[in-house]
Amino acid sequence: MTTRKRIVLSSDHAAIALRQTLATHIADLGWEVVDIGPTTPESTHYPKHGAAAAERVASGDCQLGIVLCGTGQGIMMAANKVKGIRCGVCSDALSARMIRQHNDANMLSLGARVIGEALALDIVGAFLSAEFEGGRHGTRVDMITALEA
Ligand SMILES: O=C(CO)[C@H](O)[C@H](O)COP(=O)(O)O
Repeated sequence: MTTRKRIVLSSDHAAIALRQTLATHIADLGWEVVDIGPTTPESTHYPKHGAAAAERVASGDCQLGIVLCGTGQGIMMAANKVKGIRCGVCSDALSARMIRQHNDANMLSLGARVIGEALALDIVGAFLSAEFEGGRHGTRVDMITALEA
């Protein structure tokens, strides 16, 4: 039996439509998507959504996470406050690939007011298909982890 990899998605009010589009796309790629909302357009506060998604990754419930807000910046900052999370904002596919290959990022953040849907899909594809390379990059990621102690 193969177990599908799980990924958590969350956002604030600025990125609901893009998040839902990504959720469908990622499910089509074979991932089990855990979309923890929100689903209604009322103004909300990105720190709680970033933290909630990050907790799913830090606990091991999900292997990866994607969070979105207007710029991707605030929700990334919140996610990175959770121990064990390495989350980067990306507006290009190269960065999305490299944060997996070199930084072992376990979360990606996107800005729905910064990038369009087609670019977001490219970025997510690059993030999900890349693998951590280890070696010298593992030494450096271990140094990041040591900063949490
Ligand atoms: O990008 C963001 C945080 O980094 C938020 O989405 C943005 O600040 C929300 O702004 P508003 O309440 O004016 O919709």
